Amino acid sequence: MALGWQMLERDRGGSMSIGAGQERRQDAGLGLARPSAGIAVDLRLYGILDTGVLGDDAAALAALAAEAVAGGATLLQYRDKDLTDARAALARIRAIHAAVNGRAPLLVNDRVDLALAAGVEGVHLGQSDLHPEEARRLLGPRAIIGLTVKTGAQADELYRLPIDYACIGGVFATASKDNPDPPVGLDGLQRIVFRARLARGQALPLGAIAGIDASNAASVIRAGADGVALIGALFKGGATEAKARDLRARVDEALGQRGNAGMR
Ligand SMILES: Cc1ncc(COP(=O)(O)OP(=O)(O)O)c(N)n1
Ligand SMILES: Cc1ncsc1CCOP(=O)(O)O
Ligand SMILES: [Mg+2]
Repeated sequence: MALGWQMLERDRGGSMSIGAGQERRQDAGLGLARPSAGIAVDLRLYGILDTGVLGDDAAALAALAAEAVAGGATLLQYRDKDLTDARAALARIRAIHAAVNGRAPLLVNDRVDLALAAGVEGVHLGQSDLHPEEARRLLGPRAIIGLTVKTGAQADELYRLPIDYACIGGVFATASKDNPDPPVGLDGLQRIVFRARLARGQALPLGAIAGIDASNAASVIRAGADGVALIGALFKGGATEAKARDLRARVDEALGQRGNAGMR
């Protein structure tokens, strides 16, 4: 059975750890990341707290985070693409982390230094951010590292990267990101999932991102994703807890019809 987030334990240093025997290892010589040795990440409902979309008020972001986890969010990310004041960003990340209080892991987008400084559970990296090998070296074996995958060729590379999940997209058009790549659609998602599974087997959790909402979340799961990452449909316009509950139910139902519970 896959490890659930609830089964992770806090080590004495205060960072998240997993039980004995679950340490990440590298295959000597080949440089292959062993999928089975990584941390199990629950991608079912991944909420991204984007300061560009939601504003940069720390208390408001923390309240949104708390609502999301109360409604069933399984993973959160702090995304700040206008990071001119690192100290203020750190204060926001700490406020969000405190509000979540261990109920879901919190990752920082792009910035390994801020993730380390804030003592959160990991980072999300894109194809031109710090390389996952470098991030792993800095963050250690117990951090969660996620990677954006936009193409089949990028999916082919997953076999050798020390990451804990990949997120595929953009699937649909999004209003939350400047200059997004053209959407790959459900067909493109399915093709990239196929190649990611060839590269890394069934063990690597695969999320999907961009333009996902209550109307299309189930179709994204049916196309092969293990969960959905969202900004607008979860955090814009209020009622985040209720939206999270509804989205989580749709994802869980689609996963149930597919014959697994979303944890890998
Ligand atoms: C869960 C998740 N998936 C994809 C992204 C996009 O990452 P990236 O391609 O590095 O683009 P930016 O978000 O940094 O603009 C993400 N942040 N989170
Ligand atoms: C960060 C990111 N990366 C690709 S699309 C996107 C934004 C997704 O936001 P939304 O869920 O509102 O479409
Ligand atoms: Mg990035």
